[in-house]
Amino acid sequence: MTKFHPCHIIKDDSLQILHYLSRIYLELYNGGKHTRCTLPFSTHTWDRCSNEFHSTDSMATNAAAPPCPCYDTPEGVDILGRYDPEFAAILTRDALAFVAGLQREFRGAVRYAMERRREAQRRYDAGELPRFDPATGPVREAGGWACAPVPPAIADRTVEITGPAEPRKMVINALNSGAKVFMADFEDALSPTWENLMRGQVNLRDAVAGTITYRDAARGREYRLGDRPATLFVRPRGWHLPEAHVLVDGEPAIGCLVDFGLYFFHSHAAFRSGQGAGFGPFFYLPKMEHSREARIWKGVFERAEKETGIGRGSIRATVLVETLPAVFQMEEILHELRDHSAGLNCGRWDYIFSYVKTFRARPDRLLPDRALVGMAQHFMRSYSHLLIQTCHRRGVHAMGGMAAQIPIKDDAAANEAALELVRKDKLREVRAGHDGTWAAHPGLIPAIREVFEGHLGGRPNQIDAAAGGDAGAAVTEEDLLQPPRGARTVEGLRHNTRVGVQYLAAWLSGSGSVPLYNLMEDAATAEISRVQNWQWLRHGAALDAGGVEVRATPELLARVVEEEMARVEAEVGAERFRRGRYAEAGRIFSRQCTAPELDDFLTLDAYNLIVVHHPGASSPCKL
Ligand SMILES: CC(=O)SCCNC(=O)CCNC(=O)[C@H](O)C(C)(C)COP(=O)(O)OP(=O)(O)OC[C@H]1O[C@@H](n2cnc3c(N)ncnc32)[C@H](O)[C@@H]1OP(=O)(O)O
Ligand SMILES: O=CC(=O)O
Ligand SMILES: [Mg+2]
Repeated sequence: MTKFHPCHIIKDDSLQILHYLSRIYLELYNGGKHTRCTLPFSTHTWDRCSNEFHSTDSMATNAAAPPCPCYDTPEGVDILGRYDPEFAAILTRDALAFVAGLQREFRGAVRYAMERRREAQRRYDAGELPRFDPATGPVREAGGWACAPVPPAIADRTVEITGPAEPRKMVINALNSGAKVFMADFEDALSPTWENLMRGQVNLRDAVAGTITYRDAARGREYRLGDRPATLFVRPRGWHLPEAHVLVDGEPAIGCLVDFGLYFFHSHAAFRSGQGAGFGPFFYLPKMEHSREARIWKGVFERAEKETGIGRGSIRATVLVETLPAVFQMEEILHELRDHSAGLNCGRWDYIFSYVKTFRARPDRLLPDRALVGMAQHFMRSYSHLLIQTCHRRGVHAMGGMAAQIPIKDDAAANEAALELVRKDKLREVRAGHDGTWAAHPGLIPAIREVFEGHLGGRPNQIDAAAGGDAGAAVTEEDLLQPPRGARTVEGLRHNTRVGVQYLAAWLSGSGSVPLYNLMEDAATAEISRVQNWQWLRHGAALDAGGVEVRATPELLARVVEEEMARVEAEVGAERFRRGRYAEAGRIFSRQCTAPELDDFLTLDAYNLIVVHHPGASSPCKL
């Protein structure tokens, strides 16, 4: 381990400083949490010249080594992710300057918003309930405002397929799937490794340009775009996630500004002339908790429009209402984004996760088994009705959410039963007034289209119809908070553990959405498994163990983890289990479920484990 290029030596001191600053930053940004795992930040780096991992301490000079190409960065920007010529075409000096500009203008507001989230949680922990804000009553009550008219390119959003922005093949499949919209995901469905993020950016640039192709050599299949590709929406990460491979002024960039900034910079012109008919690009915005966070996005959009000289209101975004606090802020969020809004979406899985998180201190709000918390629960139905009413009142789409079922290949009867569940879910949505909905898999699209198009009878949406309006108008704070009903069981604890560990193992290995037991699992569904276990243990919930009542305790969980890990090993096979990151995932999952304080996000805690720094990936830092 002695070979090292001089460029690393030039950078070595500044790198140590950058590592140090980035760790302090993460500590502050996340309220003093999530710094347990120090491995990749402090000790593991990759030598691009020798293609080997080095301990930072072991770096030494080899003046004979050939010079390595590196990213050309603007003042104050440093790239710690692997160099790749394809990535360099995304990480251009101008694109990075654009991202750095966003970071510098908005980092203070984001930090403040994250602190306000923590402050609100402290109030909920002390017994306060989320509620409509009396101070913004006039915004909610005023009848005289509406969002900007819906752009023609996205009037019809009856079926939207979602999927990670990488792999490339999946992006092409989604665009060709027959859905009206494809939401390319940097969030719930993507593990944010450097490779995934950068390949995702390459894929989306090529998708918008219409040049995206892929060759599956093993199967001898060529993938290319069809005649009528879906319209692209892009979902950047949430405000809380840093991007540790991109440093701006010595601190990790805000993940969503990197996702948004790079995609927007490279694609806005082609998008507006090709996909958006003069509008766009289009976005989905996840996990917000308050309208002040939407105000930051508004600022980001306005800055992006101004810098690139496109008209104000070109960019449009659908906000996912997927946190409990946000359901009391829907009018305010739309009001902030009224020139840029493309409606709201029921992000049902994160919403359930957020319900548990918000009520973490409340033994009277325990969730029943995860499988029982569906849209039929009163609090979920009320949320969907209020969202529809709010959107239609302000002239924008009210999008439905994701049914977790996916096609079952080897069992026709089970497949038909799964499809029937999806049909029922979609029928409930369209009858309630939703204008469109999500599909997790291309195989579901024909059935979902049939339900939505059949109900809409040729109309592109039902924004103007009164459907759902009455039900929404009657929704109260109590309706939105009503505790869900149903049994809590040891089998539920087992299922959460089995799924949570397998998902985490996949995520650590670079896959952010996976099929498990015939259901789609992603970060949001895995979070439910984690926080539900934590909640049950924290409050010593009584669980049904086949007619016998047992208490949820750390000892019970330890036994369940051991037994479920053995079951997973038997299911996936010893070899795959050994090579995969299952043992590590089991440890993290157990620690998370038994932590004295609930961690805000599983993916934030585990993020350090997927960060790999490559010193010397950019030109010497000009801090
Ligand atoms: C809570 C939320 O945030 S929901 C939104 C975020 N979650 C998601 O987006 C999940 C999206 N869905 C998926 O990722 C996938 O469907 C999975 C992982 C659940 C299953 O994927 P696979 O195991 O590949 O499914 P399967 O083997 O049946 O795939 C068959 C074909 O369909 C394609 N496919 C499957 N799902 C998708 C998708 N969502 N988009 C595009 N293509 C897809 C596969 O690429 C494959 O193509 P091929 O025949 O050319 O090889
Ligand atoms: O992002 C969607 C969700 O359900 O969570
Ligand atoms: Mg979500």
